[in-house]
Amino acid sequence: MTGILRRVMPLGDPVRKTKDDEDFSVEYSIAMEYNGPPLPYNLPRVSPVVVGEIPTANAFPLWSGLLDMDLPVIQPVKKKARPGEDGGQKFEVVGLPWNSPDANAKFESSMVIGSKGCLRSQDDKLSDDSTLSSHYLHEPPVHGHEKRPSAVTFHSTDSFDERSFVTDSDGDTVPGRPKAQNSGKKGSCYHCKRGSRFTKKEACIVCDAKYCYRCLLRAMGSMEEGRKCLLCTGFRIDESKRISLGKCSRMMKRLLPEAEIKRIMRAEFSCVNNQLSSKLVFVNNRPLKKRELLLLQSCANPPRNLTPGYYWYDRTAGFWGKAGEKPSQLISGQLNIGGQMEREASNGNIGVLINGREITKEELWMLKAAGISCKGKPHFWVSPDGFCQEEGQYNPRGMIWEKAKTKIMCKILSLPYPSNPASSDRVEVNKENDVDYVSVPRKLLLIGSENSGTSTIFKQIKISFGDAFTEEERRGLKLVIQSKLYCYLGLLMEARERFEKESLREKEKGKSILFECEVSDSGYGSWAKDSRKKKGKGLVINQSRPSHPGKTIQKEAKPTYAISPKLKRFCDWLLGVIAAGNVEDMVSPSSCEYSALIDELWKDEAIQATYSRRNELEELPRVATYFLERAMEILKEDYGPSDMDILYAEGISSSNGVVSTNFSFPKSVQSGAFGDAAARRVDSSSYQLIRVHPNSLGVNCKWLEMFEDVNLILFCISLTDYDEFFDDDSGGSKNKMVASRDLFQKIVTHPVFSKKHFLLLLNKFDLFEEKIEQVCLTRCEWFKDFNPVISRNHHRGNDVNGSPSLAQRAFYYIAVKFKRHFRSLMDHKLYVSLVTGLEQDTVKDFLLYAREIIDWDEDITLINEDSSTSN
Ligand SMILES: Nc1nc2c(ncn2[C@@H]2O[C@H](COP(=O)(O)OP(=O)(O)OP(=O)(O)O)[C@@H](O)[C@H]2O)c(=O)[nH]1
Ligand SMILES: [Mg+2]
Repeated sequence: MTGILRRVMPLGDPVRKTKDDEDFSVEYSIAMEYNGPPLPYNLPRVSPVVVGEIPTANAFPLWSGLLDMDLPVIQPVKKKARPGEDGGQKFEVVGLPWNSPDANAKFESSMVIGSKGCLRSQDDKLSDDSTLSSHYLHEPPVHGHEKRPSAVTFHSTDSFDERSFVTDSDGDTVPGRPKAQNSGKKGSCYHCKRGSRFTKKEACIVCDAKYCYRCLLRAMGSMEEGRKCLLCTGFRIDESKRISLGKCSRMMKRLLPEAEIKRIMRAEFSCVNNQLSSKLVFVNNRPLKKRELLLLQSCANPPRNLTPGYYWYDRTAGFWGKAGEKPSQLISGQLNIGGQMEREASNGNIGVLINGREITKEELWMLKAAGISCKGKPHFWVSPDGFCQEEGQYNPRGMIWEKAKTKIMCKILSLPYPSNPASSDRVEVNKENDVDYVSVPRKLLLIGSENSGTSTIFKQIKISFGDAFTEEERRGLKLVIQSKLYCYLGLLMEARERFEKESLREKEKGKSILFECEVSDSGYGSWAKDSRKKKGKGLVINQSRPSHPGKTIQKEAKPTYAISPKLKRFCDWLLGVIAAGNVEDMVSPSSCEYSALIDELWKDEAIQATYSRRNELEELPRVATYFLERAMEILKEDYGPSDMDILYAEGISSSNGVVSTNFSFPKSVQSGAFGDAAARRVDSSSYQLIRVHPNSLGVNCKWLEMFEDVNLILFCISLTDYDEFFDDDSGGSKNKMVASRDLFQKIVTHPVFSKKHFLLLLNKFDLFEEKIEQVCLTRCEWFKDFNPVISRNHHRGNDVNGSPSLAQRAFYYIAVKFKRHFRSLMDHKLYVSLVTGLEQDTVKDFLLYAREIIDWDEDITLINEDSSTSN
């Protein structure tokens, strides 16, 4: 199916706004279900629409900002209301869908409103059971993916040709059977020929015929050998299905009682006809004998999901992999199976050898992470416990599995890592394989320039959907938080000194600073902060004596910034420690002796007065407030950071480089606004998020090569960067937004990413909303032509007419700017999403969007493969 906009659904009853009987307007909300390639922007799919008055593009407030681009937008053409059959009014909205290249591809939607403003009847021609009907008059093609005529023809299983049975060339007695073909439309059930690609189906493990819920039991009968069509019983299974043997699907669970399912799954897994033929498994270029296969499958640590194919096996160290590929597992060593491993077994070409095999570049990175030098292209001998030495000489080079960094590297590079590095026996690829489904995690690479918020996003995902923080990680984060807290205190101490000098200077000049205060009804008031903030002298001092309500009083500022000599000495010492970069010494357990002094310092009037002017301290980040106000609790030795503390902490842990976490979507997140429709793919997939700091990418981002197998790149940009500058290498001043764009350009044009999709995350929208009210977007040279039309009712959120706020317009503008700038470089592979703030669930939206992009990409790859194999 190729439809893009699937349907428009009314959300609740329309409200009639009476003018007179002939001419009235109706307000209704609709939800639009979009079903096709991901839109280039992560847009809300539920949009309030006003129909009747003027159903223009304005009715889609969030989308209208994107009208002039290659964004799909419905352009409704108002048709005059005409009387419905029963005296109501009929409205029709006809428009071009989604900038379709096909001019005839019209979208039509209609509804009849009764005289009381309720939906009454439908246009039967168009509707099925929904109150508002809509459809494509002509299905538009999906961008870049023309609808192909179905290449697969279907023969029902009833007409299966007995002559098509094949017998193994190796003399295996279990015959095979060719794939079934579907004569119905593509994606339909092979039996009833109804349904589409998205209808849930169960496949026969022999001929791959797929049956819908209604036809499954009829087509497969009692399933004596598992999920095989009646005529396929007794035949060899399709090897690509081996991985799913014995794993029950949801549809089966819905159809059959538990005991029956158990019986079928057991039969499927263990019946003789479904067993792997040893002759189809080649190890080091030699087919296995029955005995060898048995030995391999029954060893302490067998290869997982063994299917027919060519493999290499390093008997000495236990590395196992597909012929011509990097190692995928560490299995038991010393098994006497297969032939001799060849130097070219894994197709490595860098001259470094492990046990006679030339290793791949990923393994080279792993060795480097383990601290093993590979200079001079050495030939290593590696034992199962990871002990590494040069061949032919007693020259130990180290233990591969010893360092924590090796583990991270293996995870990122999808290399095997022992579950218990100390013992050579029990090894595994990674944890996910222990659960009852097997899935290769889809990889998301998260990059962004300094301070763009990548660490925060990483932590939000880890906290909400990923593995919990380990004790070790929490200990690392505790140190980060405590060290940062000392730095924040240091900034306050420096500011205090500055303020003290300033106030003394003012005093010498004989100038006194006057503070104004408006007295409230209760007779009390606070010294106004804002009036002086403009002059850079903000200070809030509560008035101690009641005064006359409504009266404005003035007061002379006291030099409140002086501290006692004892605290002064402590401050000077602490600033010295921070300046020398030894702040980590402060957070060692022995440092609790300072906590009494810190307490005294924090409570000191001068520090509090400085703290109250924190808005003037640009170098003090906003999050500092969150930690400073709990300074004493945090500096205690037994302090353990909460999830919130971790989220607000700057950085991830003491390491600045690469970190990764595995995550998956919980069930509640799988269904979106459209319930089952949006959650068409029940997602048991696991995902891996890899966050890499730009500093660790090396010259010209050369280390990006390590990430060639990622499915999607998330590039994070802070929206607030537009008015910020830094000194670049040439001594000039560079705008941070432009610097981010340039970094992005380096990444999108990197050869390993030439075919990848990118999702641009425009981050810190909450701060952006505040900033844009104060500083115009045109501060950034690149955004000089930003010239929004601001409505009279303009305020921060959507205005009363539903048109977008200034920040929203600016966001669209920036999104468009990036899309246009990179259009020629990336060929429609750039998607954009907004990240709104620090709350944990803000990541949910763009993660669902990311999943949609990956799903779509996989679907298209499958379709392309399908059509190329059937041609
Ligand atoms: N208000 C607000 N603050 C944010 C948001 N995202 C990040 N921040 C803050 O911005 C600062 C920088 O974010 P980090 O997560 O450290 O991003 P980073 O600099 O890319 O990552 P590191 O280099 O590891 O520090 C931190 O103080 C965050 O708390 C956001 O959406 N809203
Ligand atoms: Mg940071």
